[in-house]
Amino acid sequence: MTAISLRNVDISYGDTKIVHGATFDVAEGESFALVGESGSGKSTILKAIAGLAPEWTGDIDVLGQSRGHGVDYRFASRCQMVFQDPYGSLHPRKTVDSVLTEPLKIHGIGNRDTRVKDILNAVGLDQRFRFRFPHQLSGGQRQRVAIARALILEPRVMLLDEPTSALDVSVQAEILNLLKRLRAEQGLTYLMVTHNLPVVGFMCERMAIMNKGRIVEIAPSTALHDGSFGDPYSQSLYAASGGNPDLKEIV
Ligand SMILES: Nc1ncnc2c1ncn2[C@@H]1O[C@H](COP(=O)(O)OP(=O)(O)OP(=O)(O)O)[C@@H](O)[C@H]1O
Repeated sequence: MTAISLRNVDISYGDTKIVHGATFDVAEGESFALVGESGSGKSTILKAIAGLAPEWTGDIDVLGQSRGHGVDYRFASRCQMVFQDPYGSLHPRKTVDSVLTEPLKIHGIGNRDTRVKDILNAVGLDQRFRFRFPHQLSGGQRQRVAIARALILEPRVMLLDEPTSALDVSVQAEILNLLKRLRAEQGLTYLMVTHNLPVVGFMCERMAIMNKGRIVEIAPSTALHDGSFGDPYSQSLYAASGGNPDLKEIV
């Protein structure tokens, strides 16, 4: 089954069209990257899928259901987003426990105590962090909380917006390994924005390369080994990354 399908999606902020005709499919269980320079519209695509960029046209389907405009609670339990900045994305005056319990309350899900304990275990956070506030956690711990918050509703699809780029290099590797393990354990589908080609090689099967709001090529991540990209822009992005990125660098 197709987890995410975009057909001719245009996305605008006011009068400015940011994304032009985005079309791609992500299979269920696949990990797919959106890559390209800063400002090329990668995050904007994730936001439109998540309902955070209201001005779009075209078709967005998630798990076989057409995505409407705006917030959709039923949709939230199937598809969740993790943001780049774990400092900004967690409310400063809410404990980890309340951050994790809130989505369960909103969706009327019981057995909350067990679910919170289990999700902390799943993301590798000790139970003693449960009643702490974000400022009492490291950047990596905060990102684990953000991942736990996304996973607590047991979604099938995760939208990951540069989930490690705000973190120290050693912590980046920990979080990438965590995301990789969770995907394997739970059969999740990932759509991931990154500007880091080694991360694509480590995490993803395929990538769409974006330039100025347009997808110029969809390539398997094996192209990172030999540079076999078809589009000149993709080739220049690959060359600028130093070619054949050393995937061991991040693990
Ligand atoms: N809320 C907004 N209002 C107006 N313009 C926006 C808004 N958010 C993003 N943009 C513009 O949309 C364009 C694409 O931004 P987007 O964040 O999607 O790029 P990106 O490829 O994800 O880059 P980055 O890697 O820097 O996040 C940029 O020119 C940006 O200035």
